[in-house]
Amino acid sequence: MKILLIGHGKMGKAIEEYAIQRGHSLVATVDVNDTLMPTLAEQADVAIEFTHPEAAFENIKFCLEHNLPVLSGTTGWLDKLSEIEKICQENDGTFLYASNFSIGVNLFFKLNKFLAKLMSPHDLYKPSMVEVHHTHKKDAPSGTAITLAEGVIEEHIGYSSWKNDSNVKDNEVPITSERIGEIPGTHKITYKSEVDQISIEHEAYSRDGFVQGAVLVAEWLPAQKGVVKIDDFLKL
Ligand SMILES: NC(=O)c1ccc[n+]([C@@H]2O[C@H](COP(=O)([O-])OP(=O)(O)OC[C@H]3O[C@@H](n4cnc5c(N)ncnc54)[C@H](O)[C@@H]3O)[C@@H](O)[C@H]2O)c1
Ligand SMILES: O=C(O)C1=N[C@H](C(=O)O)CCC1
Repeated sequence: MKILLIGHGKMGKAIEEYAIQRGHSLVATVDVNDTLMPTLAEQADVAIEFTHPEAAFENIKFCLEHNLPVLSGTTGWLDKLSEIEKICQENDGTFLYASNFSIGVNLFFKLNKFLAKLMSPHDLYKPSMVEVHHTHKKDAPSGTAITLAEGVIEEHIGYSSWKNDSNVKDNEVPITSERIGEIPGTHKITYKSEVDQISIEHEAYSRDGFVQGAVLVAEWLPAQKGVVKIDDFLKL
């Protein structure tokens, strides 16, 4: 498979290495000082985009307007997601966004929803979330934390929004973001009462899970149509 790799930072470089290991080739790597040229899109089967919150929208739009299936793992640009989904439909394209490409985290998303549903009738237990990442991370809260909070809001009658603060209103899920050293990504959700607490936690040991997931999804994506989800790929 021929990949157009957009973003050649920590994720881009690791994806390049893993994609080559799996027998794929790169049409080009495009970073901040490069230009996305239509000829690059013409030569590729799929684009993988891991860049910056300010850059994702234009990069994805370019791919969709040039008939190239694209997956993006860039976080921090969700306010423009619905616009991209519209552009995807208008161009009869293929697009997938996932806040986290690790299989473990996507299973954890399901566990989170199950727990939220279970806790919904028990308002003595108040949920809160802590996410910990490396100090280079540009966005807070993490995209994964937002997906987890959305999962709680979907399943728990007591919650309708989230806030990146520990000081919240009754109907808000509090998210605390910590930035420490080189931590790849840890997410913990706790339901606390006066007498006890229940926690679930996912800890990534490295970026390998994100990288492997992104390449496997990229292999599957060209045969799909429209706005697709990682759940479709994982059959979750
Ligand atoms: N979904 C996931 O599984 C997952 C996993 C890890 C990281 N991420 C997200 O992916 C993004 C990138 O993470 P990273 O750790 O590789 O960051 P990074 O800062 O190491 O790399 C980002 C790269 O994008 C480049 N870039 C910036 N603007 C660009 C543009 N307009 N066009 C092309 N390239 C551009 C930067 O120069 C840099 O090389 C972040 O948003 C992060 O939160 C998602
Ligand atoms: O390293 C990052 O940056 C990560 N970003 C994603 C997020 O915001 O959830 C996934 C975990 C790693």
